[in-house]
Amino acid sequence: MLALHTMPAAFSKSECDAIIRRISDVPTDEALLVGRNRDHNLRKSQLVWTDEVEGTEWVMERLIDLVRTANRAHFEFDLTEFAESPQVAIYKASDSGHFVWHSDIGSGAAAGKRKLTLVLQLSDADSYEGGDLEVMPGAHTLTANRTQGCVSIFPSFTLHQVTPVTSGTRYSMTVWAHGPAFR
Ligand SMILES: O=C(O)CCC(=O)C(=O)O
Ligand SMILES: [Fe+2]
Repeated sequence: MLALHTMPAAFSKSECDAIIRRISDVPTDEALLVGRNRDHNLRKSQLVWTDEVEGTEWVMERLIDLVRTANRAHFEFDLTEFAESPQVAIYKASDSGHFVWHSDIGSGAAAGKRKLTLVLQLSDADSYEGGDLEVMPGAHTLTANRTQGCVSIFPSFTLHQVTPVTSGTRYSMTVWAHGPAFR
């Protein structure tokens, strides 16, 4: 099974900048973990749920297309729905934004059915330091491509982390595809 699928230039620079501008106008929630626990030792970021943001519908349509294409070509999971809003995460150096090693499969109704995780790199790679998305499908760690507009897709059970941002701010967008239990 494929560990990490990369789709470079899935979004253009101007599309990514437009998404960042759009969600920058919206008040953020403190990032809540799967299960909605607050624990700053695990994750420090702000979150915007984009289904509450007008003018971002085209982003969801594109993300759905990308997940479907990648799934057909590389994963072949049973996927039935996109049961959760995409979220934009904002990791700031001023509060050491990060997310420690975790899997995205949680205990909630939707989080328990996550099968594929898609992460869109919204920020320009040179606009911040640290903040690498790392994925650990086996004994080795893979670092996701941080080129602006690049999409990384991996099975939601795979361990992954975001290392602390040490300067600037990193924006990313995550969406999950859901389906019946693995068997
Ligand atoms: O921001 C990222 O690159 C990953 C976010 C993530 O792992 C999550 O939202 O579960
Ligand atoms: Fe995650």
